[in-house]
Amino acid sequence: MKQADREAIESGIPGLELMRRAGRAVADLAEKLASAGGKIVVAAGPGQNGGDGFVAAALLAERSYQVSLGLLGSSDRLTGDAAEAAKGWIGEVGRAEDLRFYEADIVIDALFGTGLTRDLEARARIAVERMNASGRPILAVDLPSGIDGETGEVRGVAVKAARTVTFAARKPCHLLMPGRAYCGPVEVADIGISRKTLEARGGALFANGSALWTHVLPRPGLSSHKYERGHTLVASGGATRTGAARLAARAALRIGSGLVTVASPPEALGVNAAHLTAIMLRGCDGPEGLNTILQDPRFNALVLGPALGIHAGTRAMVAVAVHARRSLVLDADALTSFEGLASELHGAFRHAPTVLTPHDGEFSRLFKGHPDLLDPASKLERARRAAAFTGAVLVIKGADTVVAAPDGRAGINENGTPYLATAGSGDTLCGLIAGLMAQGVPAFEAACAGVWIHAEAGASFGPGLIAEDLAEAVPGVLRELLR
Ligand SMILES: NC(=O)C1=CN([C@@H]2O[C@H](COP(=O)(O)OP(=O)(O)OC[C@H]3O[C@@H](n4cnc5c(N)ncnc54)[C@H](O)[C@@H]3O)[C@@H](O)[C@H]2O)[C@H](O)CC1
Ligand SMILES: [K+]
Repeated sequence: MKQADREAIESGIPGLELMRRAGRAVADLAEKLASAGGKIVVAAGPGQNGGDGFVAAALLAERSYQVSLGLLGSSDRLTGDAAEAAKGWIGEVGRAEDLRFYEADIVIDALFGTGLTRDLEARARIAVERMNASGRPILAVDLPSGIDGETGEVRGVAVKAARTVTFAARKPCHLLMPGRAYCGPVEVADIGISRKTLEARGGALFANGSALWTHVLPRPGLSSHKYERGHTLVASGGATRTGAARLAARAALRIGSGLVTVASPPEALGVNAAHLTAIMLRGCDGPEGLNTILQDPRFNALVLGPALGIHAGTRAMVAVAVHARRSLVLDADALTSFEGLASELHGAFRHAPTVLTPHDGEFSRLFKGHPDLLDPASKLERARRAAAFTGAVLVIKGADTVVAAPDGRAGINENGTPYLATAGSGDTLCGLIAGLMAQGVPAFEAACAGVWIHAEAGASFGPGLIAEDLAEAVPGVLRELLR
């Protein structure tokens, strides 16, 4: 955003004009939230975020609101556009931490925005804690103060906003947790920064939604038949651990894979056979068994991991699948079996579309010993680095699932629902992603679409959701998407 800002200024929009537009957007939203003539308390910070606050305060005073403003730091320390903006405020300038937030109709948080560089301490911390303690609705300027714009982390303490107004485009913190939870509904104000600049500067970072992948979502043509829609193979665990594979298999079938087969160890054939109907079943005795099956090129997408067991045999099955160069989804045991052995995965998945779907814990175990992949505070950065390292698309699951491709593209998911936190949910997600890849959807789009459809299915079902319900809710989601 800073670069976009600079480019906007270079393209002729003076910084002060950007600030005026930002401040006006804040004032306009404040008007919607406050009662006519109500009390508005503005906490302004030492930088441009504070400048936005000064502009908003002056406009709201002109619009007959009872505005009080407090500054963190002293007016003579203000510089640049913020110093200019402060001249437009003719009211008193108090101390931000002494403001009477509890009297406000609404509070405007203009302490810090994208310039936050360290944890809030001293007066800044007191101001935020008092603001939160007031219980009054807070309108955050650009982002809630105390939230790190890039990572979504809380830097010591952060404003719990009722609403946020940001400028030009949302930042990672508006989608990444916990930042997202501190923003309330986020409004994006257009302040004249061009789409071209944004796309050039926004990089390949997107909010996950159908706009990202609807163009590659399989739409069966009149002539298409099941062999055109791929054949997904899901490896099953042993006799007492077969449910996970069947959940993945059913999801692959529901999302449209033409054929789906469960590859089952001999001792679990009976168990699986008793449960399967449209999903087919093949005996598969370890890596050699898998290698035999994969001699048939029609098996074009694989799921390995759910309940496979954490051991060298699982690693050998992954090696067979990689060697066969089929689209591949690795999850659960297929990831944890490489705990501490992540260097074996360096560049391992460059040759075929591959998606890894760890949750945070599996990610940390898998890449133990690789601080360059584990250390970044931003989940987005961790996913991007691991994608580049492995050559696979990384899905780091959570309330804010991040999908990152080796080429740098990334999507942050925002339709997650707590109902998805149920046994077998991850198995289902693997099947959705593999089933899409079986139909020719590229790995990044298949992962983004799979994550989104998975969450939408969970949300559409709601309370009482169990994993078996997820695949059954997919048709409803597809109906909406393909409408
Ligand atoms: N992006 C846009 O299109 C526009 C953005 N605007 C606003 O500008 C801010 C960013 O302003 P900046 O001056 O870079 O930083 P902040 O105002 O967020 O920070 C103020 C200042 O505070 C100091 N600081 C950092 N961390 C701490 C801390 N923990 N404690 C104390 N002080 C701290 C540091 O020196 C910072 O410089 C952006 O968010 C928008 O609101 C434009 O006004 C409109 C267009
Ligand atoms: K702010």
